[in-house]
Amino acid sequence: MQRSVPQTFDRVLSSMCTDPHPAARAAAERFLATNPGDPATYRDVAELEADAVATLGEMTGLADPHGYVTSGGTEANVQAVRAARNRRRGDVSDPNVVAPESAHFSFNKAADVLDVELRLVPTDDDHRADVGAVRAAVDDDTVLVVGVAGTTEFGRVDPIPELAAVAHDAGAFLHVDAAWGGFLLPFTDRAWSFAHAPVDSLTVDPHKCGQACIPAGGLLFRDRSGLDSLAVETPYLESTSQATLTGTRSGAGVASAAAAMDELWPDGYRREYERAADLASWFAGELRSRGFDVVDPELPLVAADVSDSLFAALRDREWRVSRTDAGHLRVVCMPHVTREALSSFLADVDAVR
Ligand SMILES: Cc1ncc(COP(=O)(O)O)c(C=O)c1O
Ligand code: BAL
Repeated sequence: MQRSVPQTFDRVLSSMCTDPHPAARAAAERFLATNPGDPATYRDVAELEADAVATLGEMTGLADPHGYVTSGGTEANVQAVRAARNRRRGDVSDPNVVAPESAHFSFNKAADVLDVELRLVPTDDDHRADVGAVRAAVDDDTVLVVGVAGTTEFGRVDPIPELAAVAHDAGAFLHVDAAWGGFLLPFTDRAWSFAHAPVDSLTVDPHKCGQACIPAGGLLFRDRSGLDSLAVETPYLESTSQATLTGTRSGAGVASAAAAMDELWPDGYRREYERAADLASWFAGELRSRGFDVVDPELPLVAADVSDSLFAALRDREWRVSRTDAGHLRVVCMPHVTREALSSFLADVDAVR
């Protein structure tokens, strides 16, 4: 049987995943045969998960975080919706969640699985949540308001403190989805985390800009009651209850997340943020100099208006690129994206346009 070989990263320009750090790869290998889903049995990886959660809390301004390493941002977001629904079960029988239209499609999955109404509201003309529109959509049945800190399409940071005020005025919880932005934003002046607003829960994924192996997402709650609202009894396990959505979980993902953060937090991530921010600024300038309409990058993600024919030609030249719903080319300056790769990309743009 021809053994398939995974793609290389040299032409991958739109993924929010990346080539894991060597320390993460080594840790994943060591802990491949462990299950943090049963921490009483697999105690060593459970200790690594506690270390990972503690570092994620430090990154996001939470001294006493309650959470776990999830299978990804989707699980984290589904669980945040589930926790809000469960915590308001006593007084809300027909729950809804209010989120900006820029929210990741994992919230659509959450609404479907949990039978919760999802109210998507328009963003403003710079692709951020419109606080007035969110306030108008909230009512007595709203259990959660979502803000995004590093949106998938444009890398935008929503006005989190204002969204938190809207949520709490309505008696709802506030969840921040920093799945992609969470390892970048600590090095910016943005107000996005538990440190900047009364955020109730937050998603931050080590397997994106954290350079951990897949699967390694992250879900944090400010209060223990958030995690407790998810727990079910697990009679046949050595551990007596489980708050996670999945049962058996990847010890490789957990260990790789702990190893990557042990290696890179904070200085390595700061250097990578500065490199990626400079690269995105340079790339945006190169596209503008060629006459393309470029959305000013707030984080290291560059979105530009390109024609269908140019986009297709670049795909034909084996560039792994995707587009926003509105058709902008989106280039995500992950750790594996280099100036050499983008210079080669620009040479192809010049050749085909
Ligand atoms: C903002 C945001 N939230 C959630 C997700 C989903 O994360 P995952 O693919 O790890 O489930 C993504 C993925 O790109 C994302 O950008
Ligand atoms: N949600 C992350 C999928 C990707 O961008 O690769």
